[in-house]
Amino acid sequence: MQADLLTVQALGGHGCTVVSAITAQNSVAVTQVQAVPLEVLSNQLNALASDLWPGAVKIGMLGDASQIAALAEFLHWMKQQPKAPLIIWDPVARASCGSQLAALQLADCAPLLRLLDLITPNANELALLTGIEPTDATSLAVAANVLLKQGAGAVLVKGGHLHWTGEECQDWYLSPTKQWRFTSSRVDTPHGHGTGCTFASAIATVLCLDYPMDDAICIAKAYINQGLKGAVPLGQGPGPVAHLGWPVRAEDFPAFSLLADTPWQHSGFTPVDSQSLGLYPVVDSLAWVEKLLGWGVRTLQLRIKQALTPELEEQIAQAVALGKQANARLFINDHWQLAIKLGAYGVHLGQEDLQQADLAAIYQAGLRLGISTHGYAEIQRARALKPSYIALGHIFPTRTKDMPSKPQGLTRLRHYVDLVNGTPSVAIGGISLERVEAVASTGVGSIAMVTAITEASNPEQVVRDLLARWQNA
Ligand SMILES: Cc1ncc(COP(=O)(O)OP(=O)(O)O)c(N)n1
Ligand SMILES: Cc1nc(C(=O)O)sc1CCOP(=O)(O)O
Ligand SMILES: [Mg+2]
Repeated sequence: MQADLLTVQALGGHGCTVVSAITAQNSVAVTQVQAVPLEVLSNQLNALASDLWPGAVKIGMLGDASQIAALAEFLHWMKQQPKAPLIIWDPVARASCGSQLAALQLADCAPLLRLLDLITPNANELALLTGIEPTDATSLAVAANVLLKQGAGAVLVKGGHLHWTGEECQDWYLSPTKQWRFTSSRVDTPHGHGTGCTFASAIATVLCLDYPMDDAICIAKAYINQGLKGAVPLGQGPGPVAHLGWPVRAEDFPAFSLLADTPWQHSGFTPVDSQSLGLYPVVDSLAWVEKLLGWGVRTLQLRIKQALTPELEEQIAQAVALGKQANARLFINDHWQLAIKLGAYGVHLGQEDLQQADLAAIYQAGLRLGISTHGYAEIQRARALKPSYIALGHIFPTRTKDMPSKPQGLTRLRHYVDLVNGTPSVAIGGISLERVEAVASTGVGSIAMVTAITEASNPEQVVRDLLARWQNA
């Protein structure tokens, strides 16, 4: 519980606690566990809910089956209220020192499981709950599915005890619609007391700060990795994970992939010739490409959201030729086959495009690759592909396109610039002349935009002003 509160505080949340059991424990052993009476449990829950409604409820060890039932009844009521909290359960069965804390029976847990947005078992807890040892990817998925069938919204199997993954620590997220893997190097330390509680509390806090689940897990894992690296012995057993604030070092973040992604080793896409791509207009016709090149633009994108036709091929062919004449960096959006065929400077792909495109073919053809991202997890997925640049969007609200994600804002953009760790970066979404200095102050290498140029009453003047402002920012 101390680890929970330190985590919530360190990540910018406010934590309140409900005690389910009094334990006598230290870093070496747990010598007593005494579940609190149900009336005490329920009075604590009511006291907090009537005063400070939570954004998320993180549950840890529960004393016995009657507590699980009482808590499930309370949370069922909470879930029916207007601002239902997210519910995350870290089903603690054993303390880090190895002592048994609670028995976990699936039948007892059923009323709670169906209320959960996320459950975060380690390998032992998953086996105790489901009767299935996660000894490989297949048995892990079968075991996780047992919990999903009981109604849990998603399962995050923590990789600390999944020894078959070798030097890598892999955390597996499985929901009915999404399957992800978070991979980190194992941190070699005996001082990991409180890791499980810290991980779940970090996820809960970051979700409350309005990050999506993939980002919350990425940030929580980075928080754990930096905490393990900074952990020191305090008592006679394993020392506690250190609580060191919002993670910012790129090396602490896990790699992120969809389980459907095909692992692929290569030395990196052809680099762009500058760390800073400068002003980067994104336009939808050959006529715009011609005008922009004439006004001095040297990085641009042809983004025609249409199926492949001979007319489209002709437009792209002419644009590629104009780009080459002007010695410009012209990226072709989506149409990677045509870009290869026509020898374009580069291709831009989004996260969904990555699943369809033949990345190896783009790489072998020597084309540059830009990848769109919308948060920590997507950045980590993109980084693993070693692209020529990473686009960071959408920074401000945009009218150009319906976005499933929320605007990121400048504070997050600053963090993302640190996270890309030297890969050229491009900010996109709602960027206008008035916002150039603020965006440039984040250290991002380029600004991409559509409507600031295409809907301007005098586009040529706006482009010249944008070029000048970027230069001086
Ligand atoms: C520079 C830049 N950033 C992001 C995008 C968006 O790409 P994607 O997510 O694939 O969406 P579509 O543009 O294809 O609708 C981009 N095109 N350029
Ligand atoms: C095409 C596109 N991709 C985005 C992303 O975030 O991936 S935002 C965007 C539209 C940008 O248009 P405007 O400059 O008019 O806001
Ligand atoms: Mg696309």
